[in-house]
Amino acid sequence: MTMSAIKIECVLPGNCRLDAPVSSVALRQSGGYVATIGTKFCALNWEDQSAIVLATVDKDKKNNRFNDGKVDPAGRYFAGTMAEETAPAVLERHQGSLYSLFPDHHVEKYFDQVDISNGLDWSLDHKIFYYIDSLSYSVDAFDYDLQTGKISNRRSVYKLEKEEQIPDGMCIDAEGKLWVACYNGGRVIRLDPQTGKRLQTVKLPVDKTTSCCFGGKDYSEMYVTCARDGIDPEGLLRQPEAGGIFKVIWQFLFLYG
Ligand SMILES: O=C(O)[C@H](O)[C@@H](O)[C@H](O)[C@H](O)CO
Ligand SMILES: [Zn+2]
Repeated sequence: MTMSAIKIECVLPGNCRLDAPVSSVALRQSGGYVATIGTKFCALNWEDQSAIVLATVDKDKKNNRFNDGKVDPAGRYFAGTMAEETAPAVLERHQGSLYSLFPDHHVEKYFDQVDISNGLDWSLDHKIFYYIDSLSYSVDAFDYDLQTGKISNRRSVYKLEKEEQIPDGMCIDAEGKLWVACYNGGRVIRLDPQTGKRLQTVKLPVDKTTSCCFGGKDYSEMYVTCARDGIDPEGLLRQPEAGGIFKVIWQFLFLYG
């Protein structure tokens, strides 16, 4: 099996200007979107370009903001926070927390002491929650109760190797394997959370790969985001596509002989 990464153009119909960093977006069941903006969970209406605040977290931490977020199969919007960085991965430690916004708009806090709250997803049977706090260099798992949204029994399922650098965004595939974007590592890696082994590495022509998800026909393509922030002009000459979105296409080669 081979794969290739190509750059795609990002075309959004119109835009919605906001006054704080948007760190994650999800579809809303009643229409429009929900997003984490600054330290707020907001409902976004693309037509009238409005953002309505549903809840605010970390009110006592003025330098904090949300980072990655994702909705669980029962409609809870999980998202974690971090202190604002002075440079990529340079920040006041242990300032973040993990939260979720329930469908009735109340917020629950799971834990604090997080450095950079990042990738998250659920196992295919919804019994495990996978989570990354980037500066722990670990992909962790919790038992998950979909009925209540409770997590328990934290353990590590994979520790990143040195050249893999910093674990960032994450998604799960149809076989229950995890894909992790490696910030500064210029790659996404496929992990078996049962055995703790890395199964595959897909390298990209940019260093600061930040997240990944499946899309396209039958979800057969992977979309990978990357950052441009924090790369000096010389670095940008080497990786002009930094800040773009890549599409990874799997090509199956059948060899007869
Ligand atoms: O944009 C993202 O997806 C991140 O989570 C960021 O906050 C950075 O990657 C961070 O600078 C290094 O971990
Ligand atoms: Zn991230």
